Amino acid sequence: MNNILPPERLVIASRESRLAMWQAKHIQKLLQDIYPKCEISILGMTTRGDQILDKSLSKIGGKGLFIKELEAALLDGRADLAIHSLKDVPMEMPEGFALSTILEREDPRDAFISNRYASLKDMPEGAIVGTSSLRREAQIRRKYPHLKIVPLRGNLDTRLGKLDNGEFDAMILACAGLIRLNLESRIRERIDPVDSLPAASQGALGIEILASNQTMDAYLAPLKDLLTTLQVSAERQVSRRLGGSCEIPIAAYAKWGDDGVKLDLKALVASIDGQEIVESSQTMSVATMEAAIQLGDQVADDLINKGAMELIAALGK
Ligand SMILES: NCc1[nH]cc(CCC(=O)O)c1CC(=O)O
Repeated sequence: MNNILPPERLVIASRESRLAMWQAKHIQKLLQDIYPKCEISILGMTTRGDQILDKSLSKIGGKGLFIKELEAALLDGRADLAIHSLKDVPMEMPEGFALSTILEREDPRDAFISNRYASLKDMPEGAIVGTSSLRREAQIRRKYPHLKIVPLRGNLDTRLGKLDNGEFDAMILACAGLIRLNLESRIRERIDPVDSLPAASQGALGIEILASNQTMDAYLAPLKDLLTTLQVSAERQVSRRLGGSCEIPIAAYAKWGDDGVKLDLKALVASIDGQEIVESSQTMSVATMEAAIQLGDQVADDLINKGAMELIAALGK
């Protein structure tokens, strides 16, 4: 690092769920390896999104809910960096904050979890699938209209508890969270993105800092993963252009070709019953952030040309 002394003390702000804490400790370890003399601590915080468990996320105001308290800690200096599941971070950062660092991505796919069935296609008429994601709901209903979708909230342990006590026959969760918490053995099937296209930036972690804190950005530089950053930037651009939030069933997933040069971006917007769907897919050589954004824009333009905005308007959200 040019001309900057290594940090002496760093405070990481994190939500207090088991997954959030795992993520914070993961980043604490990575930073500790780079700055062995630094004193690194974690400030655990409860957010409004963690407190309100009886309503679906899309009804209580979406993504910002999980990050505002952490941003307050950055602002008043109680913390230097905040760790987020990138999927929960709004496309537009609030004034004064920056998404400094995107780390290497875990498995981006959705996971099928069940004690009774091996996959969605084995489930009989009326079987109950838990998910609180409109994106997952729309894609399941499109292919498996005979299944019953029931909303599901709470942290991972709460959710799995509801499966084990028989309230649900199956549920769809992100592979990434399960793998990180050593619950990989619960995954019955990693759902092919063709059947359930993932959410923009699912499986990636992001580090937020004050936009003015360039020293912190430099400290975090060794954690930045370029291939993931380009991938999720293309995905998030689609969401940004379509005004994406968890109130609309929208998916965007970019996959590198074997050459690591061409990026294939697929995205869709659907009605909640899965009956109407607008899809787009494009491949482009991507080596810079500008190219990643351009790919996202091209896919967004195509979706818009095919009627995505009308579909979103018809959701009445
Ligand atoms: N919507 C909640 C959420 N936010 C991040 C994850 C974990 C996966 C990730 O890091 O993308 C989850 C759980 C899930 O979708 O099952």
